[in-house]
Amino acid sequence: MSQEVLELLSQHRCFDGEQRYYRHESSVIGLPMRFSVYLPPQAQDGPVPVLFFLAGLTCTEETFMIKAGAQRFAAQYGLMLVAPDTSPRGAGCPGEDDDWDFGTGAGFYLDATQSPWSKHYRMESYITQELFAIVTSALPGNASCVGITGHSMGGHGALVLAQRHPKLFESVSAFAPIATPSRCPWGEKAFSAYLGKDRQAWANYDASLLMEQSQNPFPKGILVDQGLADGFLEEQLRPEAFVAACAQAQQPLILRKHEGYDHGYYFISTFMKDHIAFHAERLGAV
Ligand SMILES: N[C@@H](CCC(=O)N[C@@H](CSC=O)C(=O)NCC(=O)O)C(=O)O
Repeated sequence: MSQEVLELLSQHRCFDGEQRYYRHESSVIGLPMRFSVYLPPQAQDGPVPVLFFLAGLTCTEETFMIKAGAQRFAAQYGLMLVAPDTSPRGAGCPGEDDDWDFGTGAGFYLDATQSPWSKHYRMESYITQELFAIVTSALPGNASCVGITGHSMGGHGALVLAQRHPKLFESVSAFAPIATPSRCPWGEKAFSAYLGKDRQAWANYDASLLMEQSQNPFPKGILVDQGLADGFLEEQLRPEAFVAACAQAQQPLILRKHEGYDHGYYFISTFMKDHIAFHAERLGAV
């Protein structure tokens, strides 16, 4: 049971449920953190399945909730939506606000091992321990029915956290994930600062390298959507690496490639309904 004090910043009626924004003093991060939840109407009657959404570079806890159009479908299936912020804020690390793809807004959903980042940049523990406990104890989330998805940096986060915490997450999907961060410029920049120069340590947070070492970790399959007009596709996202790793691991993967779609939330909102249905089915919400 979480003993944390949650400060409710705002709440909004939405599809007969409630959109809420919270702030709390995070014991894991050591700084105030914000997150958002959507409570479907079914949450008034008891615990409901939960879907975490991890957003991408530059995003906040608000981006997904205002841009993805997910609440309509979450209300239909009775899923609680949870969106954390994308990094600590105000950690005081040198250079954390210099670049849009590094530091603030770019926590990469890992626990940093290198000083000074290791003091506050602990997003993996924050999500899998502290926030998970909050949404399943202080809020009406069913702890045994939790899925995870995300976009870009958050797609990487979803694929990695699901593999590293298989007892927590029953279902996983991603939109345009960074499929092999240890082999792309965004990931190399972040990992070398947060995890150090030893590339062997990077494999712990690389969805494709983790999958290569697995054996069908998600028998119910993984869903990935990717736009073919995505400007980041070839240099940063590299979905072919995850496809190859899943084939090697005999992991069922549904990779859907969409002509004309770019990297943004117009793409995400187009296919959001399918991801909510995918998770709802695997979490027993339908
Ligand atoms: N430099 C730009 C672009 C940043 C950007 O495209 N961010 C993506 C995620 S990229 C990988 O993690 C995003 O989701 N942006 C939010 C949005 O509303 O589209 C910038 O600074 O905006």
